[in-house]
Amino acid sequence: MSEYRAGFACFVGRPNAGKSTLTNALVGQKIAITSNKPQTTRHIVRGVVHRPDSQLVLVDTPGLHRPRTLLGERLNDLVRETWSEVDVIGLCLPANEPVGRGDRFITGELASLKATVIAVVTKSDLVDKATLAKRLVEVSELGDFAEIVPVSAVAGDQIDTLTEVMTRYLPPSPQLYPDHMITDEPEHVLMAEMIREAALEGVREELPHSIAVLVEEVLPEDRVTKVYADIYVERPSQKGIVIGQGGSRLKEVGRRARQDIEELLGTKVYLDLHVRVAKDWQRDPKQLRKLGF
Ligand SMILES: Nc1nc2c(ncn2[C@@H]2O[C@H](COP(=O)(O)OP(=O)(O)OP(=O)(O)O)[C@@H](O)[C@H]2O)c(=O)[nH]1
Repeated sequence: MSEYRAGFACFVGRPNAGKSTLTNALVGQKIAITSNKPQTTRHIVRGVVHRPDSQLVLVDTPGLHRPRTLLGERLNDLVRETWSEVDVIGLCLPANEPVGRGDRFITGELASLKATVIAVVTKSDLVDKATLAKRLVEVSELGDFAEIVPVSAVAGDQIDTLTEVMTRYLPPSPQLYPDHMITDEPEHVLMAEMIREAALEGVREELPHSIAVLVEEVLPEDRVTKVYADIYVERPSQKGIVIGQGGSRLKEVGRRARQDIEELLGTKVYLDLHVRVAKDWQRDPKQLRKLGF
């Protein structure tokens, strides 16, 4: 058997290029939460493609965008950091749209990295052969790619080929994750998202981006898991909105979030929620760090 290879990869590309659908197709199933192992990377693992002689670990990156707040800048830094740490990058370019300025911008940003860049021409099922051929030529002129692979995640075309091509550029390495692990998105992040969702329910208009949630502590006990979390708002007036008349809203938020978390953990959950004001947390580096950005 050939030498065992393992490493990290991510898909990049403009919005709607088909990155998420492709990740799911490669991993072969909807991302499942199967493990609470500590993360071996700081990045969110979207899925692991296991093969007898390789392990391809797909990590997530938010898109690059024009930063308007400190949060935006941090996210861009995070994107660049991920790009500089993966072994293989799949640049997704939809077959049914001409190569554009956004694609040229991203290609330029990728050029200086050590990672191998593979151009992935997505959604091949949406075009005829002649159009696909034309697009492949355009893409070959766009940049200096290690390989160009047309795929259709929806039709399942060339998905195995893409996995093989990406794996070829991974370094020789021991196995990075246990055999059956598909994703290790940390549970406390998922719990925080569930609480945030519940807290925004019905008040999204009033508090669009002003809420952040931090899970402070998770204590598994015999029959119940205790979860302590803080809901951060930016202003005292927003605190009132989240808590509601006599605490009625917060109680409802807790009830909904607890149901979701019980489903996630498969145990009974005691959820302790506090609402705190962190003034302008989106613009404060210390607060941002605390909240995981
Ligand atoms: N016909 C077809 N549609 C696809 C294919 N892959 C993705 N799509 C569709 O294209 C749209 C965008 O796909 P996503 O996977 O969400 O794209 P994305 O790049 O992750 O998008 P952002 O999260 O906005 O960056 C969805 O409506 C998908 O169903 C494909 O292979 N064939």
